[in-house]
Amino acid sequence: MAGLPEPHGGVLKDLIARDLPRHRDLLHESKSLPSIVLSERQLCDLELIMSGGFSPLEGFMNEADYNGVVENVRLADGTLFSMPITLDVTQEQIDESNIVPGQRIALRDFRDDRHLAIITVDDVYRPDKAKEALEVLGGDEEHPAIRYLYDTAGEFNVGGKLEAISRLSHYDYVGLRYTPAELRLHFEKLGWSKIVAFQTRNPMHRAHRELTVRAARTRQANVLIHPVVGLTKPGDIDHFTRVRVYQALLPRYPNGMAVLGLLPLAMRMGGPREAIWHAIIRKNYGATHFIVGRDHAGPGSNSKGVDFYGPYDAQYAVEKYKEEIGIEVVPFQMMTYLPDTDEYSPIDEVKPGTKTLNISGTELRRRLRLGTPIPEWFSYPEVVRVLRESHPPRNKQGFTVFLTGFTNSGKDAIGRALQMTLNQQGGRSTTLLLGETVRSELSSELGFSREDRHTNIQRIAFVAAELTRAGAAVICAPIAPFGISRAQAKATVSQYGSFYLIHVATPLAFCERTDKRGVYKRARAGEITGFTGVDDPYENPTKPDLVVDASKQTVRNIVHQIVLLLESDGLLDAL
Ligand SMILES: Nc1ncnc2c1ncn2[C@@H]1O[C@H](COP(=O)(O)OS(=O)(=O)O)[C@@H](OP(=O)(O)O)[C@H]1O
Repeated sequence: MAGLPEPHGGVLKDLIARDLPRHRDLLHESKSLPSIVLSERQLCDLELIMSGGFSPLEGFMNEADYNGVVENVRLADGTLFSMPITLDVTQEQIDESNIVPGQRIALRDFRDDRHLAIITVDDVYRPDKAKEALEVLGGDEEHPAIRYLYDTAGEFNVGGKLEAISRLSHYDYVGLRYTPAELRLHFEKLGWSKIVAFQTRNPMHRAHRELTVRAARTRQANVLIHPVVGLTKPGDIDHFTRVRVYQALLPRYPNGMAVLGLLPLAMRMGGPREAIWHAIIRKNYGATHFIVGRDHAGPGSNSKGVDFYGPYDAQYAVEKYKEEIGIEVVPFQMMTYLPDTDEYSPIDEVKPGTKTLNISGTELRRRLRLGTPIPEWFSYPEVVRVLRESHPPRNKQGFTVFLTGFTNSGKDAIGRALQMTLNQQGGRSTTLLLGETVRSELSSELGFSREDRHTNIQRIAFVAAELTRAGAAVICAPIAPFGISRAQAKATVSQYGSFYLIHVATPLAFCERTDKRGVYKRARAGEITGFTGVDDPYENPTKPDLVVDASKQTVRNIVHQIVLLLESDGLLDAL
């Protein structure tokens, strides 16, 4: 393939293509082998080993390669490689699957149980995690990949070469998931010989478009937008939204200048080591140039506000190994907007005194949350539209109002009236989960022991969370007598939207006196046992968002108080 760089180590290790002729035999054999079920991160690594993205690797690293990479940034044969690619296992897995040298083991996908590859075990070794943490990731115990190493990864690594049985199954953006061989072919077809690859785990805006075009212009090259869709930093915008953003941005490049391909990489956020790794991967995909920005693949700062890496550590690292990386690294400073000339410029090229504008990630999230304008100098309207769809403003977000209190405290009447009020306002569908309804529809087999009540509340929380996520207004009105159950419900729902705990603190005597259904009377008579307030406890909430009392306030008045609470958080702003 004239023009495109040689893969790292000289040969593209496309194991899928190599082993395709033996597919049936390998699949057949795998069925009689012990197996290891791979985690999400291991699957990402497997996919890139099998496709050749990690060439020259043909498997998970054995001890010699692992030690070489950790200590010297090199495989045992001397080839530059910066990230340990290891298959970690526990002692139980070793015992269960008889993981010993020479043994062949099937590697399975946890999502669908398919056999994807067979590993022939080279060795099983105990990695020096402290050394790996220090040498590869910088040693800060708060680093997410170091936490993974200590908290999630098994105590042992299994080294060995792979034979590929099947590609991983994907159901999203399948057409954009090029393997290195496919992308190389695509470049060849397009007649491209110089390609600047751009790595990203964030949405792209005008600054990124300017940066990539600038890099391409200075090198007379085309652009590969190569975002990571495997595992990125927790809290990142989900890849579904991001890919829609990239797709929206693509037509903003001069005709035919850029291609979008997705990379199923599990990032380690390893800064300098990761930058070298990223460049090697992009070389395998056929890129000739690779952009390394400020704080490339860095996880930001730790809880004390100390940065895990210096802003240009990654650029220094790729510079140090540039001969061996064999792909030209294009270092980039932050881009900033110059309003007077309506253009973007690397910050180090801005003349002193020139006016500049920036919108930080935090500020962008704030504007999305509030639905306030995002200027066109910052992003394109079509990109903003995609982001707004995934980050609706407060008045389109779902929420849960959780009423807790004694039977006949008025919580059901308040819930019903609140539902009417919200329905009148419109804009969201509203769900009312009364204690009684849930007991008959979801929890009919449960009784009223502490455990059963807890389970009941967690079921309510699960439903409320799912509905909140979908943008609904959810009103729950169980007794929910225990603090721990309410706290867990709050945690479950809060992942997706606001949760309001309203204590309907109507005194028990009032609830009992006005009880027309006669349940308290039956409880007092011993016909119902373990009845809340009679012979079962109710723990008053310690930090409710609102306390109301139906013996002193009307339902209308209480609903109004709740509406004001929701309004103060912007949830009821006119649509
Ligand atoms: N032993 C006992 N203790 C408490 N409540 C009892 C009991 N047996 C039946 N009931 C009736 O069941 C209704 C629903 O209770 P909850 O599911 O809200 O209770 S809990 O939150 O799970 O503790 C609840 O009605 P509402 O409060 O009107 O919803 C009770 O009247």
